[in-house]
Amino acid sequence: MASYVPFGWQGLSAALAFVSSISSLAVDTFFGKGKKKKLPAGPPGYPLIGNLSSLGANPHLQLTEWRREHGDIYRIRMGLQDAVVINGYDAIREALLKKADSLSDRPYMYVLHELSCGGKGIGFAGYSDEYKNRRKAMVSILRRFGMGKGIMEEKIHEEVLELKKNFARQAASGEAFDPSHLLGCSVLNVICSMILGARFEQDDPLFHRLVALMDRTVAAMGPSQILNVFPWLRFLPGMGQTGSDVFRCAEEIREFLSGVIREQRSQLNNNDDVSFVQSLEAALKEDDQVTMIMQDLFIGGAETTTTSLRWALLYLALHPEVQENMQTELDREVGRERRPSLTDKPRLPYTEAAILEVQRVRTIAPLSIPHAASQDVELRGYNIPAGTQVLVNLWSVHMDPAHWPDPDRFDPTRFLNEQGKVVRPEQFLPFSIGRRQCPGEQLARTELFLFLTTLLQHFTFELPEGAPPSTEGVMGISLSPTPYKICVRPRE
Ligand code: HEM
Repeated sequence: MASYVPFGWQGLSAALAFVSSISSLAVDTFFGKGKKKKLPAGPPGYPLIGNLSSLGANPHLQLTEWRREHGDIYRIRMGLQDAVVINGYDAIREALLKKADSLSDRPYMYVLHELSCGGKGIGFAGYSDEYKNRRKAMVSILRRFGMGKGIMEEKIHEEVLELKKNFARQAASGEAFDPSHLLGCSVLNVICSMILGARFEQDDPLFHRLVALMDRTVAAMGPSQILNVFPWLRFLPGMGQTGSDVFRCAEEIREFLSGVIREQRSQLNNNDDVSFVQSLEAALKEDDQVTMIMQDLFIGGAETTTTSLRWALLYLALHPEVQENMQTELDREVGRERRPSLTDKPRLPYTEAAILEVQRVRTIAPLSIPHAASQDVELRGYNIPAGTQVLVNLWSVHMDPAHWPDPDRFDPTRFLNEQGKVVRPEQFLPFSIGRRQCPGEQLARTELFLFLTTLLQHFTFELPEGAPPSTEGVMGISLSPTPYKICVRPRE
């Protein structure tokens, strides 16, 4: 699951700056002083809009920049609300591990609240006992259904082979193409196999519908984020549409999933094999929670892994020397005949290091998912009042020159020790840490490894002639590359 941070904001800033200058006095008088004393200081902002207009399209960059001036913990204003930003490994570790009891909640955010039907499911649920039980049940059932086991590897392989065929077709055409759609279909089918118990043929109309729905959800999520800060904007002409697009897509996804649940329920008596859905139903006994958890797994599991693969292909094409090192290692340890497997991983340290480096250099959830304080809590001498939104700046950890010299440089050897073995420094946290740590980590890491090793075994990726694509990324539901085209060349 990815960032969902409410900064999808741009054009409204001028109008709001005007309104804000009029209301500045009132805001300071009524909302400011008493509360601010308890919080850390931060960059000055405008009344009413706070710091929003300074954050720009890629807020993680500005938030990381402010760390230099304001330290590891500072406060910003998102509209009328305070948010505490936590930067750097030590402070994040302290917040998410030592103060986990108080800082594992989620804030109220209009779009996410509606999307999760009032905080149901896992990703946007408050840190309650019910949430803990749901998460525990889901993780244990995911394990039972193959997460981290050979069954999962088999399912992923099926999709990798399909993807390989599709890439071979593209290679034969000789045309550069945007790999997003093909990658997205394969990753979505992995989730379908694991959770629905069946994969789809790519020409199945039902699968087309699901893919289109997922694409529409991702596209609608970005622009809707401003409604998390100013929910009342939905009443303005045109703005309401932004939110309702997301809610309509989510509802259609839930309808699709409810259909699967009904179908699987009807098969219960005829079939001894219990499905993922049936196990979840038995553990939770609440229909709507089952659908919501499945929605979380679909939305959280598909887009994140696809985006990581898109970054990986882009960085490999930009760094042919890294690609060549990976292929040499693969040729030596696996060869070209048999498919790579998870058991090869210990003998492919450079390859693993390159994948880790992609996840570091372009952290797809740079601000994680917003946390919140469930009670007043003291952190490093500051008081964070209950209900305050807490932004965990993972980007600041992965771009910290104290841990990663010249952090913008793409260099897989950062993850190798002198003996050439993989080391994973504790300052590497693309899946976050603590009670909310991504429950899909194992699945995502296995997918990244099997997809990339199999593809590199058979193909070399190159960029078409012309200016190389930007690596800055665009922030939507996650930090994704600007759409780019790539050429696939079959290996000799
Ligand atoms: C490369 C891929 C992925 C990355 C980088 C990633 C990253 C993250 C991050 C940073 C969080 C927020 C943790 C926090 O709030 O502190 C998260 C939460 C979550 N992720 Fe992932 N994720 C990935 C793939 C997946 C997959 C494959 C699934 C499911 C199959 C998944 C399901 C979830 C769920 C359900 C949550 C919410 C957890 C909670 O609130 O308790 N993610 N993920």
